[in-house]
Amino acid sequence: MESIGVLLTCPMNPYLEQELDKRFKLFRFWDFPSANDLFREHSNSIRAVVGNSFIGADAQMIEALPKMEIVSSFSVGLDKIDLVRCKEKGIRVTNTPDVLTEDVADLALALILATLRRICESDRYVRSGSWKKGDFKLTTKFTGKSVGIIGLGRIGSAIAKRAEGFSCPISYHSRTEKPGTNYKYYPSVVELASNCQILVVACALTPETRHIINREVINALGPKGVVINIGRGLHVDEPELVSALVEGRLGGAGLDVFENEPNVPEELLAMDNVVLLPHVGSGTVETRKDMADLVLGNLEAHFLNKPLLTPVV
Ligand SMILES: O=CC(=O)O
Repeated sequence: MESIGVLLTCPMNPYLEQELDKRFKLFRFWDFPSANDLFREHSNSIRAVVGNSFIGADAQMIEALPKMEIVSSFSVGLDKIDLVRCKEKGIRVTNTPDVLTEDVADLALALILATLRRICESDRYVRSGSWKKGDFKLTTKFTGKSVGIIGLGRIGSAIAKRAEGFSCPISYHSRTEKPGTNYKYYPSVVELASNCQILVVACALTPETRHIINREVINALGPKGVVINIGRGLHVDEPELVSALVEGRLGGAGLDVFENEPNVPEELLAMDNVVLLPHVGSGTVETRKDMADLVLGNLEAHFLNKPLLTPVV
């Protein structure tokens, strides 16, 4: 397979990059002065693209690479891939589901606890020497709080299972009611937000779920409510979230993702009732290795004419 051209869209994982380099003819997008330079020189050699949640395969790339057969994404989310165009052109698409579910769910719980119990703020309190001047303020209990989850797929269900361990009543919103759960279903996000204290975004980003957290939802959650986002930045209307926090219409937020990563709204940086993470939901050594192996396994399956391990298209 050493002669098969594979394009890696951005640096994402050293092990993955090294293995791709060993097994294929690897092109690194960032080695070229511009996309046009790459496309001009190599458009006829690239048969596979490996992207992630930052740079996938958009319409321009798909049009520019006529020999592209497969996009093997180092992510579970598919929002950076033009799936419609891939389908039209018969380009296969794979992602990395399941292997990252536990890590992302763990991180959602960590964000809830960190936000309610002010873990980061109290860490700063100790480091700055403030403890010597007095005890840290009281925070908010998590056990028993009602948790609303948007999207009860693999990750949403894993978050629910963990929150059950904290005796939290669980409710959810998704396109359709899920059979076989005891969690309460709300057909509208506003209704879900009105009936929970912690609202967790765990759905895929699609045109329908863009800005699913908007002013109305935030107001329904209220001044004691907390938003947790481990999905995508675009799930949240960020200026609305910021103004609700500034005005005290929302109690707090735990965010792993942002609209314009790695840029985070300036106002959030100064707030103690928010916890801000650099998009690290699946960011453990173990999980990133499993994701890389899935990417490689899908590419090899494709080029050996075997069934894909995790096909999407
Ligand atoms: O954001 C990360 C992913 O989609 O895997």
